[in-house]
Amino acid sequence: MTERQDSPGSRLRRLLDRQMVTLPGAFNALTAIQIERAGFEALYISGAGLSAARGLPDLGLLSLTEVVSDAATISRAVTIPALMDADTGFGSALNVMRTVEQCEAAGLAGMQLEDQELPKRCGHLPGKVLVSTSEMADKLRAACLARRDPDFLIVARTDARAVEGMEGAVKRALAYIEAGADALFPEALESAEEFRFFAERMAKEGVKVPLVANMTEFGKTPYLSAGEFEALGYRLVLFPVSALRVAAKAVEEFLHDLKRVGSQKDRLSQMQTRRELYDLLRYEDYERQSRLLEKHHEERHDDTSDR
Ligand SMILES: C[C@](O)(C(=O)O)[C@H](CC(=O)O)C(=O)O
Repeated sequence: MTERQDSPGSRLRRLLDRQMVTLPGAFNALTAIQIERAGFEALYISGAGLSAARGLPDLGLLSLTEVVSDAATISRAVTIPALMDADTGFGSALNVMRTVEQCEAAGLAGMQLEDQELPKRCGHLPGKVLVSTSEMADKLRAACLARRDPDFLIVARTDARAVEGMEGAVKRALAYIEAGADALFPEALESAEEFRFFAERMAKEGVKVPLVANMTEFGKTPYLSAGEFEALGYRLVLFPVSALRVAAKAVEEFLHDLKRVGSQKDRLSQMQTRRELYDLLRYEDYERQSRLLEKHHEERHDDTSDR
């Protein structure tokens, strides 16, 4: 019981019971620490973000081992719960069971599965192909069976809006709830009205699980604030690639400048200082620990030389 209450999944569920939760996407542990320091109570581990950080496009190219290894590094760097983008689950329903086991072992609060075929695409791009509703439902059932912590959150994303229209998205969402999904993520809706329509249809069907909105940039979804999504009936709002885009742009501009000018002097005000970076990394704590170890070593050494 204690374990259940303290698990990352139960912490995320408790947050969701209380309020709408905004999840910025982390693409490495440093960004995750920044997300926590900025006061966010949960974070998202974006597949697009992890892929980009490894120099790859978001086409489902990373292996389970690579994604879980990055996700574990991220989730261990913070105390807030992390929800991981597991794309299509890394294979069949059987693979999905292993994915869940590894995500739980990595300390994640939950994971998101989507109903695309491989190679999967960013939900906001054309050319998506969906697996059958029953294949996705099998994966969700397998995910629920595999979890050891009943609070580990299984989010079902449907990419149906672009392929089968809003009615298709509603139909699939209902089947995914039936299969055991804990939250629904209708991907790439194109207007506030569509978000409202989806939420109202779920309510009408008696579906009470949290709904996820993906507020990614340069996609199909218009720019709505977390508060606006909340008013439309959404409990989790993702900003999956925003921090990466901001960081990548800043680095690009800086490097062009450095190449041109040959100095970084005029850009210092845009840089995190040494002190600020060390503060994020708790440098002092490690130094203190190192001094303590040194002291222990010296004491032991004195002891033995006394004999
Ligand atoms: C949510 C998403 O799957 C991600 O990997 O973060 C992407 C985000 C993006 O490409 O903007 C998505 O498919 O929407």
